[in-house]
Amino acid sequence: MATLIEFKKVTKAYQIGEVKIQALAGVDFSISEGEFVVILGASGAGKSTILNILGGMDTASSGHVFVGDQEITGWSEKKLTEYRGEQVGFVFQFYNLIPNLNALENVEFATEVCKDHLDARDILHKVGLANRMKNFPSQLSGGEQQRVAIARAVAKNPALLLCDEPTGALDYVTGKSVLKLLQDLNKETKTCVVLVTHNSAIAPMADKVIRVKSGRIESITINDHKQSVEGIEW
Ligand SMILES: Nc1ncnc2c1ncn2[C@@H]1O[C@H](COP(=O)(O)OP(=O)(O)OP(=O)(O)O)[C@@H](O)[C@H]1O
Repeated sequence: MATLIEFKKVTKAYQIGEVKIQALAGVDFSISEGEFVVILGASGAGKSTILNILGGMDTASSGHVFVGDQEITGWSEKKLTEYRGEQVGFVFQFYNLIPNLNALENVEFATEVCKDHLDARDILHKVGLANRMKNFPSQLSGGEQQRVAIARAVAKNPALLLCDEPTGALDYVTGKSVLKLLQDLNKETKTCVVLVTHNSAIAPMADKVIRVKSGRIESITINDHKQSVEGIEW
């Protein structure tokens, strides 16, 4: 598989008054097209910082980030906005749906600005919400709202689907079904999924596991025999 993402010697420092926080202290890794990657680490390790830089929401202090054959480090805000809009789908712990739009409208609203988007109804079907398209977020359970959020991200037909603790607000069973949905979508659409979590138990579902500790890469493991989410317990 061709390389989709490369981080080379990426650092990120935040200056808060006199205090400098080194969130990333030289991070190197690569991700191939179609891979399901789990980024693992304790709180404060730097996981979200990696995801935010990858998604063009934050920029590296030094180092190089490549997506496809383009180096995104050094891009203007305008170019990063285009990149976020066209190439990246985001799923967060909290679903961030627009309360006064129904499920279908939430997905359509996100795809309006994308050239190559997929059909919102088809995707809502795929995530198991064919009968709930006209419901508003307040009429949906947490798991259902997260499915809408995933549909909204996937409908953009992004090169990259970035998920930051997507099951963090869900109970065990619902969380597992959301992970299964992400695993199935990755298999079907070949969209590269990068999922950040502190739950090491879900590592076996990934093609690649990147462990982060104190702003550095602790280890990178390839699962030759990745497991289906149904077969994993925690
Ligand atoms: N905008 C910011 N300003 C200042 N410090 C920040 C900022 N964002 C992150 N940090 C710091 O950078 C370090 C890494 O944070 P990051 O959010 O990447 O960790 P994380 O592994 O995602 O943690 P968690 O699992 O708790 O979300 C932490 O020390 C954090 O306090």
